[in-house]
Amino acid sequence: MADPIAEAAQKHPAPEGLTYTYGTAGFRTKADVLDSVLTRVGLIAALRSRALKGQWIGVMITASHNPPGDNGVKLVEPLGNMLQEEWEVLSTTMANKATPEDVSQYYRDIAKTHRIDLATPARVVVARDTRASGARLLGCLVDGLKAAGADYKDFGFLTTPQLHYMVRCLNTEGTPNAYGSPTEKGYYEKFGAAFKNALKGKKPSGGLTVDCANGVGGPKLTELIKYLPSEDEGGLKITVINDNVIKPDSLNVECGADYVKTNQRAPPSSKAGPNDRCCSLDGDADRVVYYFKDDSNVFHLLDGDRIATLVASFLGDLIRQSGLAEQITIGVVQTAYANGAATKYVEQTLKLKVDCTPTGVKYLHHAAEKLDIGVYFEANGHGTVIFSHETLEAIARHEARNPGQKEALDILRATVELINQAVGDALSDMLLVEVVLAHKNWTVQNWLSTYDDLPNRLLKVTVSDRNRFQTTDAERRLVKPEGIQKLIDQEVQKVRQGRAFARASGTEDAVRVYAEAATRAEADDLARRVADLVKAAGTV
Ligand SMILES: CC(=O)N[C@H]1[C@@H](OP(=O)(O)O)O[C@H](CO)[C@@H](O)[C@@H]1O
Ligand SMILES: [Mg+2]
Repeated sequence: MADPIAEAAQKHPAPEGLTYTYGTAGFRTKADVLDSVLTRVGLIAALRSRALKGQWIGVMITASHNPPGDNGVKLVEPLGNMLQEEWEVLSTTMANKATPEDVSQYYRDIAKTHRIDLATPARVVVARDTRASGARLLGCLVDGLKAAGADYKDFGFLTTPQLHYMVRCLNTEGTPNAYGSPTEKGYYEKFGAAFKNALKGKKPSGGLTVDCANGVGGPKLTELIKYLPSEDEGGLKITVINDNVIKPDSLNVECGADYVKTNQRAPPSSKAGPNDRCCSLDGDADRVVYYFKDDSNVFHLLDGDRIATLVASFLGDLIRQSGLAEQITIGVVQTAYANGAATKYVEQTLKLKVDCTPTGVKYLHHAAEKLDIGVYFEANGHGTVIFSHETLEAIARHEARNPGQKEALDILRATVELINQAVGDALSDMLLVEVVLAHKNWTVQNWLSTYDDLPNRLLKVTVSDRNRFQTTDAERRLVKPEGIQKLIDQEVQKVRQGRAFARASGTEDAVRVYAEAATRAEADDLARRVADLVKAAGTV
């Protein structure tokens, strides 16, 4: 009897000698060795959907900020969350099965151990970024989906957050928690209307230059702009740059959020003048950073930490002004990469609680889910705000006692709509920042002056086996190799306001070293010394 699963696996055989891992952001590597992975991800997606009684599961083909020759794939849970950890492990095992027969057997094994009825419908929604390899990889994925008998919807090109949005909409359609219409138009209408309502007549000052990393964010932002109030209607003037998707080889090259954050400079193509507000998206538009050059042409970055503090203070004001402060508390979730000055500002000036989690959006998201309002951002610009069910109900139910409370409550309700709660979304985050700046009547200089970042340095160290570096305390301390943490502590003691840590990257074959201190020289020195310790301990 023909076995469609084995046949699909046979059509896209796994290359010999490679090991794949479902990492921080799914599978991600050189595009030309991903065919077999995509087919197997199709099988896993079908099983996951069946395990969840036929709810829609998302598959996004993207490698985000990686070079044009890379690609990747990640799975999205029914409400737009990242894949459950247990299923990451199943995905990894499936990706590494050697033969078509092994793949087919493992498919049935998962069904058996997880009590999945293979007669249950499977529904999967698919999209991709603009990489040249995307079309071929989509074909490999579809072969897996068809072999598993899944229904699938292909949305073509979408940003990663748009795909998360579609998944959540499809699964909540017709319920009291309906998230929106599961179409691109639905996405633009929802966020466009929320932006207008949240501005509530306030006009953003000046324009905004948006660098789209030559990725899928370019055409999608151009479309979104059509749904935003025009300049004449009191809207925002947006200048789109680096939106060339005709040449996929230009993706993330000398542009994009990762370039700006890593090099601490604006993309060379930017024509923005002094004090002009600019931001950069990454290749799949799930991350955004702001920046500007001052009158002396000095570059200033307003990263994820800054967005988190800006948004947390704004929401705090709205909650107080609407008379909800006794019922709702706000917390901020960061990783160890958050600047020490940002953490101090949130705790001491905003007087809000800060949680620190390991690197990777899924950890921040889980921690934020435990809060009434959880503002979570990685320093590199991934993040969003999530509201608990009770908080959403309290905001919906609340009755304003005076015009001041009503004004704040209206803005708060529109702001909730503006935030993509399925996942961090560069386009929605960008509109949110614009709303906050407009209401506070702040320039980028005002925003920057809230606190002074401690000078910091991020280094990458190549070692023979990065898995030997094991951490504890939200990755802030190393437990292995033995003895190294004590040496790092000694180096930290030598500088003023010093903090440093080292951890194995979840997306690259390297150990990352982060250091900050009172001055640039001390931060650089500390980073270099810790990197030397890592090198010495990692060379075996
Ligand atoms: C220091 C840093 O920026 N790390 C990034 C990077 O993870 P690493 O595990 O550090 O490689 O990629 C992740 C996925 O995009 C992102 O969530 C994270 O913030
Ligand atoms: Mg990304």
